[in-house]
Amino acid sequence: MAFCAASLTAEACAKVIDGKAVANRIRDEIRAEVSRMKEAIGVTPGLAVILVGDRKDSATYVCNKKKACDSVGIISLEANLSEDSTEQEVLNYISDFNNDPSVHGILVQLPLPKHMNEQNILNAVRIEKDVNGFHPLNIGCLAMRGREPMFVPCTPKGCIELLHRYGIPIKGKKAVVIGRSNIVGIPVALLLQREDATVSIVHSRTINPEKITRQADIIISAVGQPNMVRENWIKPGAVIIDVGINPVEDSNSPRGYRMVGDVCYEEASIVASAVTPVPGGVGPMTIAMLLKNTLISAKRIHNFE
Ligand SMILES: NC(=O)C1=CN([C@@H]2O[C@H](COP(=O)(O)OP(=O)(O)OC[C@H]3O[C@@H](n4cnc5c(N)ncnc54)[C@H](OP(=O)(O)O)[C@@H]3O)[C@@H](O)[C@H]2O)C=CC1
Ligand SMILES: Nc1nc(=O)c2c([nH]1)NC[C@@H]1CN(c3ccc(C(=O)N[C@@H](CCC(=O)O)C(=O)O)cc3)C=[N+]21
Ligand SMILES: [Mg+2]
Repeated sequence: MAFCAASLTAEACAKVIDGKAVANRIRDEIRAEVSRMKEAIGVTPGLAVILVGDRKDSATYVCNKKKACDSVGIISLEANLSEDSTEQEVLNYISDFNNDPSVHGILVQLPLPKHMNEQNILNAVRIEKDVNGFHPLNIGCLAMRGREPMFVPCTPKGCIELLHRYGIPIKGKKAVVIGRSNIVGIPVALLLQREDATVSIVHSRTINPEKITRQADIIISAVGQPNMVRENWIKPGAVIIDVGINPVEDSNSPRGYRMVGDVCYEEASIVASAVTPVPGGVGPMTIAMLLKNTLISAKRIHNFE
């Protein structure tokens, strides 16, 4: 793990992009819309979450999503399957939720156990209920000009929403995305391109990635390496969105660990003009966008504007 210069004492100048505060405002907006819909047509949006296995982090995320649903009046259903359940059992749940009119969104928590084929399972979610936006048809539409995806994937949508709500211009800017996963790197790069940024993607095979990131007006990092992005990766005044959520040992924390991003926050907050913290940055936005997509789905299915 890269060591983050703790001795830096210069005054931080970057603006903190407060994802938690923005997410709370978005949740207020959603809560109001959910109740307006309930009163007007008697329909409550519903989200089904499928959790397979007993990974602690996944269980925590699912629990947070459930609480978030409660907080805005969205009904949440949960299917908990054991680690050794079969792919067919997961597919059966998906099929039930696909056909359940009270369910407007279906989310399969990733990662799935190794013996399951992730593609088969994600393909089985009805595209009209794919609030995560992981269906290949959906990513295909996102990549095509003149097409609109059914749902924009939550984390990428949260990143762009943060830039919008902070009035950070994207059009004509040079954006560099670090990471090329199906769930974050690729879709966020596609979204930036749709916003008329000039986009580069760097990944584990990129030679001298810091030379490329140093040209960026906007960096979005989704790698999974604590403190990888250092001061010399960042152009002075750049805007940094740190998607990474990485546990690092911390004997001072009651859990024995704490979460840090991909970006060395102390260094970024000196060089950059704005930066998202971890926690409190993109994470809460991901959940807010999941609620938003569930609301959008319910409105679309019931033809409610
Ligand atoms: N805040 C939120 O809501 C969310 C946070 N996350 C977090 O974001 C991070 C990324 O998640 P995810 O996209 O699923 O991760 P993946 O592991 O699926 O993808 C990681 C990407 O980073 C690239 N990469 C790995 N090491 C390096 C390196 N040293 N230099 C440059 N690129 C590198 C990989 O390259 P290659 O393709 O060559 O292997 C890959 O494209 C994780 O920390 C995860 O916990 C994820 C989802 C939501
Ligand atoms: N099908 C699927 N959809 C996902 O959206 C999905 C997934 N699988 N698998 C795992 C990743 C990870 N992810 C996060 C969501 C919220 C926070 C979050 O709320 N974080 C808080 C708290 C962090 C903490 O302290 O633990 C924060 O950053 O402030 C983090 C991570 C969604 N993912
Ligand atoms: Mg992954």
